[in-house]
Amino acid sequence: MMSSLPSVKEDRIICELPLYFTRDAAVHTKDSFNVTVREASQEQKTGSNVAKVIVVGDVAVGKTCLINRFCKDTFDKTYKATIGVDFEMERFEVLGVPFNLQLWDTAGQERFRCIASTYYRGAQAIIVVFDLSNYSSLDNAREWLEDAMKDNDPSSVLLFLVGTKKDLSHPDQLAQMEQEAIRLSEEIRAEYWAVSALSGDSVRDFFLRVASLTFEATVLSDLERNNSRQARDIVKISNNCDEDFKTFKKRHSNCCR
Ligand SMILES: Nc1nc2c(ncn2[C@@H]2O[C@H](COP(=O)(O)OP(=O)(O)OP(=O)(O)O)[C@@H](O)[C@H]2O)c(=O)[nH]1
Repeated sequence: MMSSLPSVKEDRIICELPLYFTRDAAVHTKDSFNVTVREASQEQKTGSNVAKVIVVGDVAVGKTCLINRFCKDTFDKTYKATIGVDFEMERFEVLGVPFNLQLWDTAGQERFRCIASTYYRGAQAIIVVFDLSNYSSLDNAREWLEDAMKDNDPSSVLLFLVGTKKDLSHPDQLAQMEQEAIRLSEEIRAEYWAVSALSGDSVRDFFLRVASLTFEATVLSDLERNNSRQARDIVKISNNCDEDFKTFKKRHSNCCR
């Protein structure tokens, strides 16, 4: 598989997650596949392939901590309310193509909601965050989504429902919350993830999944529309990845969920 990858300037590898793999696959492919998403090299950081991702949810559910865990690998126990919006840019190289994720961290506090909502427009992905140890934050998730969707095209925006603070929940409570969350995610057609910014559990896999899917929905479909050779190469490589994954999954059928 490696030989068919486009030549890419070596850089610090941050992910071994092949494109288009499911969430379960991402969990199980870490040691088995070659790199498809890398941190972009310095000269590629000016690339114009950008996806806007907005992060919404109740006050103090952990939106800022989630983003900071991924972008800075830090965690702050002290709560500092986001005022309006914050912004982080994360740069990738996906199968040789530079790609940037703009992560918009919006305020959960009611008094800032109006300011934050002015930044919702033009999102390629919406991440609705709730706290796995707080039922009302899941109850409110639908309202956050409806709000965030108002200025966006429902047919093209990618949706993610993310439960944070997995480390805090008692196993029984967690199981019950997850059942509810999965039901909601199916209803709103969002992909569901459970993470912990404190321990880092699943945070990186989640954002790399967001990067893969938004890359596919934005850059790759543009390349395909222009019938570019690069798009054909990328599709070919992902198909190979898919085959390799099927073989891998067969071999590891006992450990895959
Ligand atoms: N135990 C635990 N605490 C967390 C986790 N994520 C966030 N927290 C804590 O939850 C509190 C709120 O986190 P923030 O990330 O600031 O919440 P927010 O959603 O950005 O809040 P607003 O800016 O007000 O909307 C902080 O005290 C964090 O330390 C987690 O995964 N586990």
